[in-house]
Amino acid sequence: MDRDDLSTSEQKKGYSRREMLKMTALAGGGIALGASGLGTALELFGNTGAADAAKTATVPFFGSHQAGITTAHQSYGYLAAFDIDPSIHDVAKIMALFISWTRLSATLTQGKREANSSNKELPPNDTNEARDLGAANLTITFGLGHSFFIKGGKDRFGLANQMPKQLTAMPKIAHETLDPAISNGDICVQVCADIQQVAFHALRNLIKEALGTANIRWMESGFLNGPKGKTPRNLFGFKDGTANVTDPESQNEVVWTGSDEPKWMRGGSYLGYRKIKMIIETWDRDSYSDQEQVFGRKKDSGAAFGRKHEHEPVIMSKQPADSHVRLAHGTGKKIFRRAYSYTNGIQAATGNLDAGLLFIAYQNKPQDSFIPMLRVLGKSDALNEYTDHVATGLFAVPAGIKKNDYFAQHLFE
Ligand SMILES: C=CC1=C(C)c2cc3[nH]c(cc4nc(cc5[nH]c(cc1n2)c(C)c5CCC(=O)O)C(CCC(=O)O)=C4C)c(C)c3C=C
Ligand SMILES: [Fe+2]
Repeated sequence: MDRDDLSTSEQKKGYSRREMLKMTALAGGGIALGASGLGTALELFGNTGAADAAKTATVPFFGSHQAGITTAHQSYGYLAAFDIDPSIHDVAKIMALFISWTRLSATLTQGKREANSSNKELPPNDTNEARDLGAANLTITFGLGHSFFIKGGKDRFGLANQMPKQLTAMPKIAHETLDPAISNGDICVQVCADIQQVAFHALRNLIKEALGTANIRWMESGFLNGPKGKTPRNLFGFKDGTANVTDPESQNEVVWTGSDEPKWMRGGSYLGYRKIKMIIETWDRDSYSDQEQVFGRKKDSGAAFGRKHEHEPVIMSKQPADSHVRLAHGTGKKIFRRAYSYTNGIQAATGNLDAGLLFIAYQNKPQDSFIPMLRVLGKSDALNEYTDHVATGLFAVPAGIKKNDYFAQHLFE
């Protein structure tokens, strides 16, 4: 064995780089590896240098837009909602919470943690489980629900005149079977990272910080993985995100709010949310060709009907009348999708898998895009035979936070 070739991690595994490349070429039918293939192979064989760099990568917390929206999609996401404690009537307490959440988020997203007191009789400030891990592109994104402003017909905190223009309670959609306990909420927090433990740690510490002011209402966790630079697949096995709004110019048009909104909301967005259960057992018994008919795309390549390649435009005349793509595309509306798959064990009542999609979309005009699209899909989508919408939410996500400011500061001041 040529010892000169060995990196420490390969030495541990007992393979030389040359042997490793030979084995990978054999596994790939002798096809030469490109740069990204080599990276994957090195990772498989224990050379984790590139992977380690990704684990320590940080996304700026402060900026003109909140991070976690058009930020590159991380592998893990939590979405949670909080309700302001019923004992809280003083807006100063909410401001204090948003100040401490901002401080904590700015610290954690940069891979740092809160210092502990030197008095060991006090509980620790940081829960410590992410201590030895990097920031892993952690982002924390905050939003406000309709019930933050108005509850039971009352202007709760005297802020109703500052309500974002497109923020309403979610309207009823055909065929939904919503569970109110896991829907809506006064505040939403989206936490994403490339290491699940890092994301969980951040959310857990935000929950701890809120004690006495805001109580966690629900929390969902998801995952999404695909080869680098390629479209990931959902739990129905289809490429999901092909026709998403990805170029920055279109994102500017679709995602960010403008001058028609109250000042504090400009440069923000709206987070539209649906928890969509997938009836996996029924889907898995459906034929391959029918599965393709449901979406109007080929399962392997992701190409639209009548096309060869994934990113070629949809031909409407080739689409089945009730296909998901035909109906969504046919609305002529644009949203920016940022979904995660979820699994949650087995449903006790049926013995079936509890799995599906945490559908998250950002857009500047949900009343003109996200909600009409939901209405069309709710009524006629072929996908409805295999899905069940069980939770919902619409949240106003204010503009980015400037250094030395705090979340939603300009709503209060
Ligand atoms: C309110 C909007 C949407 C919901 C809810 C929704 C649920 C949902 N979607 C998939 C899988 C796929 N969706 C695809 C395309 C697509 N979906 C929406 C909107 C909603 N989807 C849009 C706007 C589009 C793009 C349409 C277009 O212009 O072509 C696709 C095809 C590939 C892609 O473009 O991403 C898949 C696959 C699931 C499984 C699901 C609920 C469980
Ligand atoms: Fe879709």
